[in-house]
Amino acid sequence: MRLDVVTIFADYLAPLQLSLIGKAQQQGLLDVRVHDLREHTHDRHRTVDDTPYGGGAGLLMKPEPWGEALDALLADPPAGAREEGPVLVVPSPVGEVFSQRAAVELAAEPWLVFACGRYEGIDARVVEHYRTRIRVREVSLGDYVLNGGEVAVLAITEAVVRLVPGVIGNAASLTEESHAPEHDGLLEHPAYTKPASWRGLDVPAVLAGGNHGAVERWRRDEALRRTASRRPDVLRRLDPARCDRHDLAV
Ligand SMILES: N#Cc1c(-c2ccc3cc[nH]c3c2)n[nH]c1N
Repeated sequence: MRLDVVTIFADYLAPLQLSLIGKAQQQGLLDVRVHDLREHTHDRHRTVDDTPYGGGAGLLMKPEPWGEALDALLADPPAGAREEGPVLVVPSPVGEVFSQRAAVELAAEPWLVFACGRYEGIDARVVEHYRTRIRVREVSLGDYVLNGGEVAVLAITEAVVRLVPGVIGNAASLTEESHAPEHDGLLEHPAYTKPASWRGLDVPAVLAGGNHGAVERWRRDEALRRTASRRPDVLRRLDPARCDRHDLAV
């Protein structure tokens, strides 16, 4: 998988060289390239922003540098890129709320390009223009406001890259996590390790009883109970036929 990130704060993306994502690059599973948007300006001050038409507080990112930067990437596709080009992922407060389903979809792509906005965002014509050429997904981390797209790119990249075959050593663990499609997107059940008793709190006996069927039923029950309690919106999406706990009010 090739990831291109366009930003004015390249240092923000330094964590992509660490840990799991850094190792995936060393293994050749991932090729991450960070590009400075200011390389695509041509004035003395390397200007990337200007005042918004119609007035309003703050500044917007100008379309020209973005057009030049993204055109340069599209002109030099990586080996294995799809005919239709990359998915352009634009972190934005007005985007679809990022989800595990979106992570799974993006993990199936050979090439992702991230456009990190700053200031009050990017001139709307950039997304409008590139929607005519490639697939564009405006994505939000959630209903709160950040100062730019870089933090979102770090989160989205981690969620996506960990799903790429070979990146996580024990792929089986991916199917046992909260929001995993294999578990209907439910929240994960409580988990315990040794000691069996800690500060007067005991591990549920069923987990140490050796009855794997009973353990699986307990875990499913706990996942349903926890999801009903904390994320009824997730439970409502569950096919009723798969909601084994009919006592859960949703
Ligand atoms: N993703 C996401 C975001 C943002 C965000 C993204 C990009 C820019 C560019 C300027 N300000 C931004 C805020 N705020 N809240 C989220 N969940």
